[in-house]
Amino acid sequence: MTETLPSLDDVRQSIDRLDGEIQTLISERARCAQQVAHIKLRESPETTVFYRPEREAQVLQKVMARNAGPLHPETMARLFREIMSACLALEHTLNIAFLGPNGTFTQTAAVKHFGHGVNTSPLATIDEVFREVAAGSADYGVVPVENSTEGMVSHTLDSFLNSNLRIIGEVELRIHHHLLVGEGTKTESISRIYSHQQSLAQCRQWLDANFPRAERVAVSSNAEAARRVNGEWHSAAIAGETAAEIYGLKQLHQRIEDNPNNTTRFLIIGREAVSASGTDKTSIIITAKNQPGALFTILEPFHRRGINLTRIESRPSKHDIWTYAFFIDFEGHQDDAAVQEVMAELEPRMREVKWLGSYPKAVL
Ligand SMILES: C=C(O[C@@H]1C=C(C(=O)O)C=C[C@H]1O)C(=O)O
Repeated sequence: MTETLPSLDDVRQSIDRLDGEIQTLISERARCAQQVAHIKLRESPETTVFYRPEREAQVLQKVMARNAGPLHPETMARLFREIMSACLALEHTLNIAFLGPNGTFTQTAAVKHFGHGVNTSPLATIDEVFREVAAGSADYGVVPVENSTEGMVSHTLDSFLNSNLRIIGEVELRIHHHLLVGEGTKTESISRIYSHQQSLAQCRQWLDANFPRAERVAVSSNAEAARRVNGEWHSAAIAGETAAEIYGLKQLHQRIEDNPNNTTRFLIIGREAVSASGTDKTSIIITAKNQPGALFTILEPFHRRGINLTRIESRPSKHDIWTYAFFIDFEGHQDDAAVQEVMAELEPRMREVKWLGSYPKAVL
């Protein structure tokens, strides 16, 4: 075998030549993106929307479908994610507001969705993320909406009840929690553990088994937990890798989440509607009276037309006692005939039907 291999120098020469070709092609692609920007500006100078989620989803889907190895399709798509992010930044640099502080999983989700070519601004609360996007100070916002172990983030759902913002995308992130400590902290000196309440819940069994006597303190975010541990030698935090890096903490125990498939879903919120990508989801809120058969009346038209529901949650409506808001996600786009028929059937029978938006299903 060995004698048929080319020399190291030869292979490195091939790599240099290929890198040159790739670079020329990336530059050519970037110039195309600049042209696209001029076309968009000419077509709608007042209300130019540079970021097109449906087009980006299609580009990434094509990359994955085309992929012939040896790189994994997702690895290839992540490379293209960054190329697109850099191309879009030539058109316009997006400002993305996220639930901060720096180092939260929400920030990781924002970068996973938009790539590194955007500015990310940490905000203290979910409400503030909604406000900044509504006011136009941020182009888009990223907020957590549900976790596979702990369920919905009720604050995000409630924010939609009082907002006209739309959902323009979704991101899923595998969540790994680590036990973080400052330099010099020993396992036996830990008497207090900080984290977000959801993360404490996601690691409950591990904590019961390993730190049954430590006080568990819920704080506003995992990153905030990491920040507090700085300088407290008897404390630890449960947070992710990014928070460990930002706050200079050591990972005393890794991957302590009870469920190894622990995943959180985040939503991207914006002001404009998104065209169909071909693989879309739609989210709506239906407010119904608490009367027998209400839920059946809502679900039956979807079933009759073979529309697949991907999620349903109920929350007390803020307006009337014993009235419920159902948050429903289903496959398909607002412009699909079948979806419009279901809506036309439901609208007169419900107290309120609110469209939250149609958006491409998460590709990565
Ligand atoms: C180039 C475009 O603008 C942006 C950049 C894209 C890209 O680099 O492929 C895709 C969609 C837009 O977010 C476009 O709309 O085609």
